[in-house]
Amino acid sequence: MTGSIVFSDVSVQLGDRLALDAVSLVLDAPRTAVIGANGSGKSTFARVLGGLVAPSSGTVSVLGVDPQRQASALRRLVGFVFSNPDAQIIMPTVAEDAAFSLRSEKLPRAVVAERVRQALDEFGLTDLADRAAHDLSGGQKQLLALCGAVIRRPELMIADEPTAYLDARNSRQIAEHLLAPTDRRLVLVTHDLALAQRCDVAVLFEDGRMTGFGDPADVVSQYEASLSC
Ligand SMILES: Nc1ncnc2c1ncn2[C@@H]1O[C@H](COP(=O)(O)OP(=O)(O)OP(=O)(O)O)[C@@H](O)[C@H]1O
Repeated sequence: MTGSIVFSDVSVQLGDRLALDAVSLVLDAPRTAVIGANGSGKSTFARVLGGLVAPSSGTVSVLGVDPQRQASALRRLVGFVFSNPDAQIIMPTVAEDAAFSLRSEKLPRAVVAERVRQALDEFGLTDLADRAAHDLSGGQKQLLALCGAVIRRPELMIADEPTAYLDARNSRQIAEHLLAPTDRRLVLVTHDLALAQRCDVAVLFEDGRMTGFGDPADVVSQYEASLSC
């Protein structure tokens, strides 16, 4: 795990809204939580990080890669999980969907089969390998989406409210997979403040501005204090 995530004076204008307003930060910690009220800019931050939204001004470096100018290098670095796994499930069966994530790596068929076997096992999906992916429960679909992201062995996982629609048990399961110690970085956008406090560092957004950064317990306290004003 080398390199930093660096935002230098990054602003993003979306329509008539300044979704990010002059954000500067350096992230070195393995696991970063991104918190803040609805509409504060969290997803925009995650999307800029993942190269899905271009900054209107300022510069971004993701582990040495410019997301806008080095799109293919970024794709190799980054895995995504969103709140709605349906958007990430493409192939008919669970095993085919997991294998689809490896299509661009042009690996020998036996290597793909072994990686899929290992990943399905890790996510407890082995018994569902031949099931229709769209017939899975919400929690199982989110596990498959995460499995599809992890199987590519990204250096950075960007998770945008991955537990938003899950019950307590499935939320816990997804959280354990995301937070497990690995060489992978995690940037986790979440409204779950208990989950945020399990990260190494937290970032707080308010109205597109970064207003808090540091120890997650402190940043969560700052956020809670702002809510009671
Ligand atoms: N495509 C768009 N066009 C115009 N405004 C947008 C667009 N996408 C987001 N916004 C606005 O930018 C601001 C930041 O949105 P963003 O989705 O980053 O917030 P968020 O903190 O992730 O919110 P939530 O917690 O509700 O998901 C909001 O005011 C939102 O309405």
